[in-house]
Amino acid sequence: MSRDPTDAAGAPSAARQGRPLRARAPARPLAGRVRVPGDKSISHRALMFGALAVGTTAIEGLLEGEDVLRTAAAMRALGAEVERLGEGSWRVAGRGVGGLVEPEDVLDMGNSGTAARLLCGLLAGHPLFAVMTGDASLRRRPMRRVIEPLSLIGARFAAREGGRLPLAVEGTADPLPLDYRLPVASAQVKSACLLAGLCAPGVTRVIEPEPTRDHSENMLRHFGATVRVADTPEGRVIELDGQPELAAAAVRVPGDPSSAAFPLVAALLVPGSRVAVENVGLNPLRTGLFTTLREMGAALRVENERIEGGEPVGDVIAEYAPLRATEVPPARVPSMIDEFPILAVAAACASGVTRMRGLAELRVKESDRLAATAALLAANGVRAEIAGDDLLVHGLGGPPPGGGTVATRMDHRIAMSGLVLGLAARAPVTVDDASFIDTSFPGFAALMNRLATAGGERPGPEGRPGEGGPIAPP
Ligand SMILES: O=C(O)C1=C[C@@H](OP(=O)(O)O)[C@@H](O)[C@H](O)C1
Ligand SMILES: C=C(OP(=O)(O)O)C(=O)O
Repeated sequence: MSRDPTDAAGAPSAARQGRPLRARAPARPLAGRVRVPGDKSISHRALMFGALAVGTTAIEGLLEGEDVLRTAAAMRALGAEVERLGEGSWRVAGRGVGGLVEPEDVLDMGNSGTAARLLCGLLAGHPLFAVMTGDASLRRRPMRRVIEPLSLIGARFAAREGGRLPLAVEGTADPLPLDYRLPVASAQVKSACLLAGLCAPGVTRVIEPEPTRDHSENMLRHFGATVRVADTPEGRVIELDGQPELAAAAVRVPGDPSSAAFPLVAALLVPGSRVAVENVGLNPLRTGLFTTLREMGAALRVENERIEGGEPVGDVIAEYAPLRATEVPPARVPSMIDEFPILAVAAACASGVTRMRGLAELRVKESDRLAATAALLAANGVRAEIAGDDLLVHGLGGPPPGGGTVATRMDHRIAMSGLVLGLAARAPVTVDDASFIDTSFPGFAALMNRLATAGGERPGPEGRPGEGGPIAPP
């Protein structure tokens, strides 16, 4: 019998006490072939669409990070049967579109913006009452962006000042189909509208100013819904035919490119390294970081490219090479929205000034990532400026000084970026709370330590932090 990690996800974990970690330059290059955990976006969606389908959806490679476990617990609370068979192997017996039941208790979405916003869409079209909350980071994040369109279909919301969690939602038995132009490029808002549109009769239409990740569209089709997508002068138009019968469908979750970014960038920055990450999702709406790194002179190769479950997948190989600065245009931002902290670390080691343009959305992630990224670099001897919505990083053309402490600000990507900086810097870098890494990348420190060990460091029994690798508690 396998332990079901959702049992542990209901309450703030005792481990969430502030777990500092420190990273230093490894004695040898990073080397090896690894796999990273399943894609977070696809994992949330597999559980949600599985809960809305008729029949049993088999999911392999599900990310068992805290964010996704919150979604699993919420689907159970809404009446779906969610079962863990083994590592990454889950089954969801769905209730059909419109068949979710009222939850008995508050839904706690932890640290996860995706879980909270997509769930709003799911609830809005069902005649039920629900209350949702999250951790201190999620309670600061804007929810009005989903409340506004979902109110148009007839759902009613009450939220804290500024449209923040906790919120209460009263879904509607007779949702209207939406015709909505997204005010911001957001896959979460788009997906919330589409999830609500499943319960509405007629055609739900969403227009996005810039294309964002299309995992919801792909998965809706995979479960049997009719989705039409057209690029027009006004933006990308997505149409969903309402009230389909979704049929359970097997989902194989690829490795998360946003997680793969950390070992791959580490390999680009630690002299002599060569790292392969296998089975990485390569949806073109997710790979803006790889495009940017190549422009900077990175040696990045993709092998074994194939289509799996409707999504492109491949093995990505990174080798150390000196990097040079580049400029990221605003239109590329949605395709690498979560990768700016780690790109900033790469830019700190590159020669010249890297400019990343149009990053306003970074202000409303798990932390204000514009401020947190600039502070991460400044604490470690790298000049970074915020100019309007742009971030400028003055690269040192080699290892940054390091030696600082990074304030994690409840943000997993800031924690992992700080630790990668420590692997590349002259002096060790400390992050004040690495526990948030478990939201998206359980086993991160162990995986990075294994790569250092394969490169020649003294091995620990299981490659755990503190067992000989360069990432360990201070
Ligand atoms: O739809 C998704 O799964 C996500 C969309 C993005 O958020 P926004 O929609 O707020 O840009 C991204 O930052 C997040 O990590 C995952
Ligand atoms: C922004 C992120 O996630 P979410 O919005 O789901 O909290 C992220 O994983 O970087």
